[in-house]
Amino acid sequence: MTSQGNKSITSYFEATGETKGKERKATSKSERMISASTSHTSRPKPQPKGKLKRPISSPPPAPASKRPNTKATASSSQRKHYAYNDLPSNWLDSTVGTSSESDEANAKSLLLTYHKGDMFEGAPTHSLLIHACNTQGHWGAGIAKAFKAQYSKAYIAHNKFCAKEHSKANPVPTGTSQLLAPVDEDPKHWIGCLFTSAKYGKAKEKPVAILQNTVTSMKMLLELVNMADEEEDRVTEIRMCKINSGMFGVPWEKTEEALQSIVLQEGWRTTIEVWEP
Ligand SMILES: Nc1ncnc2c1ncn2[C@@H]1O[C@H](COP(=O)(O)OP(=O)(O)OC[C@H]2O[C@H](OP(=O)(O)O)[C@H](O)[C@@H]2O)[C@@H](O)[C@H]1O
Repeated sequence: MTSQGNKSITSYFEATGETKGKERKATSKSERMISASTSHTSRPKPQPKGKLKRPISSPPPAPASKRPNTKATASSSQRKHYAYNDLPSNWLDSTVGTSSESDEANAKSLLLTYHKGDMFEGAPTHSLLIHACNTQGHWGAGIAKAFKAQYSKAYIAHNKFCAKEHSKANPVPTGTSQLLAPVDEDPKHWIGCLFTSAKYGKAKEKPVAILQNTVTSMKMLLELVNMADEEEDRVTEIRMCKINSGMFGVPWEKTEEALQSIVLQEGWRTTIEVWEP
């Protein structure tokens, strides 16, 4: 698969109309293809001068009162998970940095490396596995269903966050993310939930909204991973499926462009492995 990251990055916001996402059967372990892992990388071509997005300075550290309790605890019910409410409410605004020629020249974007195979198979301990979520706490189909089957305690924590600590009147905001710490016995993996659409199925959001939410939720997830770096079982490598490209019906190339428009901040991880069956 070749990257189309060379186009001007604004193109991904031109909605291409609703594309019909095929209903996908959940991948069960036996169904999953396991094939040799091949990888190539995609990085957007350097943009002409003056066209780069305004670089963003590293966000101010969360105020002391907001710093999460980073002590890893054994039991899942006490284990600290991370989400938008661990960050100052104006977090995104505070990430607008000063623009200067040198900064722009140094602006770094995510390196996406591609691999064939099942993203769960062989994922090292404390890897972060990322998927796109609705904000209802519903992992009912697609890769979400596989996550629910494999990480039942993480699903309980996710559902509690979305459906009990939030409500229809006070939903989890789209464009945010949740970082679930490893709470299931084996394998010990972190789970990254990108809230790219409030609803799912026919009520899912339009591609342009899903893509905007993808940018801000990934930025937030990278910051939450940075915050969790003090944990004893800190994130090792980061894996992701081709988010939004199935049930959410957004062509992967659009999501790829959106992800590569993110200007990385100091302390953020820079590489994400994209796994495709
Ligand atoms: N083992 C595996 N390893 C690697 N890649 C794998 C894989 N298994 C499948 N894929 C691929 O991973 C991509 C995403 O495909 P998906 O349709 O699942 O997710 P999406 O991001 O489009 O949509 C999210 C909504 O769908 C869900 O379902 P519900 O809403 O619960 O009904 C959620 O809850 C959300 O709401 C597709 O390319 C699949 O080929």
